[in-house]
Amino acid sequence: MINEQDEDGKYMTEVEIEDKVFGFIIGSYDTTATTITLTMKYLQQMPEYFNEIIQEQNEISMQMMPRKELCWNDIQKMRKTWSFVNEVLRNTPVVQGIFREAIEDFTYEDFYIPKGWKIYLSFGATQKNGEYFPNPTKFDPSRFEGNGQVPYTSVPFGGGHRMCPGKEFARILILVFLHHLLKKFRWEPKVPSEKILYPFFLLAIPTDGYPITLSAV
Ligand code: HEM
Repeated sequence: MINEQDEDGKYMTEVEIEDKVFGFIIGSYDTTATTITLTMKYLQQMPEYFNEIIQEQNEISMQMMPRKELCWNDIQKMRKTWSFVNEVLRNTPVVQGIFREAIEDFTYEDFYIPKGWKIYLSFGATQKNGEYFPNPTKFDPSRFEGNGQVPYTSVPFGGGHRMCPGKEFARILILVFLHHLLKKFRWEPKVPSEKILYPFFLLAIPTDGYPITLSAV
């Protein structure tokens, strides 16, 4: 970035570089870490799904033996675990929404949007649409099993040309982390009624940082 020049030969300022580094950290690390945190919080509150997912991970471990390291095919088998994460992200999208700019004038449901206006797409609202998610406030990971969902109805990674390019990488990070966590540890929250808020507008954050007591299995 220090050496990068634009078409006029101008270098980025320190503030522009800081802005990009900050963006990378929030966009890749914080989103993935927060998704793991939220998944742990939901799992801990739902023993029925917890047991199903432990079973899926145990079966994968058995099939891996004597191999110890996870490989691509093992990750593809983590269907229940990934459906659970998807339902967490539908209920509590880590990124609350995104902006788009209208590149031409258009009318949508009697609202006239002039070219150049910024439009906010709220993931929280989109993902609770009862037309696509019957009983939308019910936590139900089976919504993501089989053929999954209609495109653009559950959009925690955005959509279209600017959709998150790190989605598949994030999926691997989350599933590998959950596999090792569930095989080796159990946890209890220190603040059982902790809330999840969007204090900085963009990212979901448990108010106390989800402190836990961790114990080895
Ligand atoms: C669970 C984890 C993640 C979530 C929920 C997430 C979510 C998102 C969302 C909602 C967007 C905006 C998409 C849009 O405008 O349509 C985005 C963009 C982006 N994400 Fe992620 N992300 C995650 C992980 C990652 C990781 C691990 C990386 C990189 C290693 C990454 C890199 C990016 C980049 C570079 C963009 C900007 C793409 C562009 O503007 O063209 N993300 N992400």
